[in-house]
Amino acid sequence: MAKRIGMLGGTFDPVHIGHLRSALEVAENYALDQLLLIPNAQPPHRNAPQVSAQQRLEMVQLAVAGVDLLSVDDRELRRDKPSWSIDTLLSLRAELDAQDQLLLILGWDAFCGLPSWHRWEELLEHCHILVLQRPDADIEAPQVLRDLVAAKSVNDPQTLLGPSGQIAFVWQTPLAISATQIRHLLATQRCVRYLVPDTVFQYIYTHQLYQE
Ligand SMILES: Nc1ncnc2c1ncn2[C@@H]1O[C@H](COP(=O)(O)OP(=O)(O)OP(=O)(O)O)[C@@H](O)[C@H]1O
Ligand SMILES: O=C(O)c1ccc[n+]([C@@H]2O[C@H](COP(=O)([O-])O)[C@@H](O)[C@H]2O)c1
Repeated sequence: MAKRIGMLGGTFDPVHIGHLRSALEVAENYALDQLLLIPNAQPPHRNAPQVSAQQRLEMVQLAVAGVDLLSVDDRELRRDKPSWSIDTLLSLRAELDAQDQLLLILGWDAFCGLPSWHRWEELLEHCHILVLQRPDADIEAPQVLRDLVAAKSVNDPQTLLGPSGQIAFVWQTPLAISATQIRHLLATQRCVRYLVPDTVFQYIYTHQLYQE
């Protein structure tokens, strides 16, 4: 029986319930066997994160502890080069059977930036793409992506066919939460409780992160 594996990559600076709730709902609603949260080490298209890759990894590990459908994958921390998603997909693909489905999960903002990614036109050869709504991101997709969606999208993620090649938009509880907002709250001495899991909240305070 073919497996269905999801991959949610991120900078996770820090991980928050916008990531976690979306991940869990996708995993449950679309019958994933496993959803991997994959922190990047050297984010390709943004400024350096505020805290180390090891600390971002540890926060994600705390956040998913005890949740069977979610796990953390540290392969991007084990590569000493920019964390290009094409490399991550290829290395995951090499561990799966040919008929297994690999789902690259992206928020709407990340999806809109796809045409600037390293070897972006190859991505759909190795995975399907699932796009999460992002209520806090008012961005328009460039024409090249609108054309791609017209050619490759299916209405229902349950109907994705084969191991790769299609795009689907998912509905999940909309949570207008970003790591930028959390870093800002912490830098201005405000409390981020309930925006991150309690274990992550404790970690941030124990290690005095994001206090500037
Ligand atoms: N609240 C959210 N709802 C849905 N998807 C989200 C949400 N927050 C982040 N994502 C998605 O999760 C992935 C990783 O996001 P990332 O770690 O950059 O978090 P972020 O909150 O967007 O961070 P920052 O504010 O630092 O840019 C991206 O695909 C992003 O679109
Ligand atoms: O491969 C690329 O060129 C590429 C460019 C930008 C972002 N990504 C990946 O997309 C994911 C979301 O990125 P971000 O910046 O929203 O955290 C994360 O896993 C990044 O490493 C990948």
